[in-house]
Amino acid sequence: MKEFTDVKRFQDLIESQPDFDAHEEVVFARDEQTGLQALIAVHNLSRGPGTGGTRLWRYDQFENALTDVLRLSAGMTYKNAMAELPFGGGKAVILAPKEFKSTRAEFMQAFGRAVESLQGRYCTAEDVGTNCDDMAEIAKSTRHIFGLRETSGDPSPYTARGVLLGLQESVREALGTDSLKDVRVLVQGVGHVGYHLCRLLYEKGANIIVSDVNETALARCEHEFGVDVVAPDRIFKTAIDVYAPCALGATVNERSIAQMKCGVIAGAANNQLESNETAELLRQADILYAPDYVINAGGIINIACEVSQSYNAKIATQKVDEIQGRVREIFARAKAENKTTLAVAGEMARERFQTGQSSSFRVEDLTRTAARMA
Ligand SMILES: NC(=O)c1ccc[n+]([C@@H]2O[C@H](COP(=O)([O-])OP(=O)(O)OC[C@H]3O[C@@H](n4cnc5c(N)ncnc54)[C@H](O)[C@@H]3O)[C@@H](O)[C@H]2O)c1
Repeated sequence: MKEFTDVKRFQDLIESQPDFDAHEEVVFARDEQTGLQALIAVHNLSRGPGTGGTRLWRYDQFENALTDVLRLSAGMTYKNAMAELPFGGGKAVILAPKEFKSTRAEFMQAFGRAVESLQGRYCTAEDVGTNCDDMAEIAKSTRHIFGLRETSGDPSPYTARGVLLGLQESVREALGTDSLKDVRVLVQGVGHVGYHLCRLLYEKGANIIVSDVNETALARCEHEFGVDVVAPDRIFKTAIDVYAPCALGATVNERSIAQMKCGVIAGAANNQLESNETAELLRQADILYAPDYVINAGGIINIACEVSQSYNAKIATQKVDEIQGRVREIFARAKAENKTTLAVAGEMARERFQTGQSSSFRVEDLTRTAARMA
């Protein structure tokens, strides 16, 4: 671990961030040889190791990466607790270099050493910008990793399944129909999750509109599902029933809500709302919001099934399907208590991680995984 003897804790800088939320640990990892610069944040460990994916992204400023990792890791605490997983909240961001100083494989192995230096307090997996090949390289230097090809694999299809269930439940609640046939859904971002969501919506007969900055991704969806395409700056000017953000965060804000012509927001992107206050603006605009971390938990639920002795895709699918009941409960409580769906989801998640409410996975399973990995 020589490369990481210079791992530093920037206590003052970190604690002065508006998004600092009593995080347990924030680490800046740097490796001269490969040029790696990464931040790992562990938000809360009350339910288990801080678990969440690794994002590889080009940040204009270091502070933006810090904001991202703090928000995303806290979001993982809520997501993992809501899904009743034996995980706390954690996340990593790698500051993408203009060009790699080493091979991408060596770069990822260096990141794996950074993960290993946290001795299991943080467990990683795939996220935006990283893929199964990267995970295989990271796994050469750390045992604290999920979602390898030979275990649960790409989480995206499971994430998309959970999003579809949340979207269906939202359509039922807001539009009063059980069917997605001809319902106009705009999917923003047709990458890993967005593509699979389009496939599921296509099977349900939805009227799909997509938007992306990547022409190849768009062409694939046009070819396979006959979708319509809108330019990114036309998204909120388009009349739709459902807006499904599957690209970046913070697309739902005062400015976009003022233009929105939809009744439902249900998508995969993390941190869709610019701030918690945005949820109240949505309620006033009569737009039903399916909280992102509730409906996009399918991928991490699938990953958590590795904790059992042997991964079983059928069991993983059943656990992902439990998302539907949670969404239904949130909508019912929000209506009965006259609260936003986000406020209710937050209360439910906090009940689960502040009281250490028992997980639907058994602690012995976790111990067994640790033993197997050792
Ligand atoms: N992969 C998962 O299982 C998973 C799980 C939970 C949450 N999420 C979240 O879902 C979102 C998508 O994840 P992913 O794995 O599909 O990522 P991805 O990188 O594979 O796909 C993102 C897509 O969004 C597009 N995009 C970027 N900027 C855009 C813009 N301004 N307008 C339209 N499209 C744009 C990209 O070109 C890309 O095709 C992310 O916010 C991620 O954090 C993913």
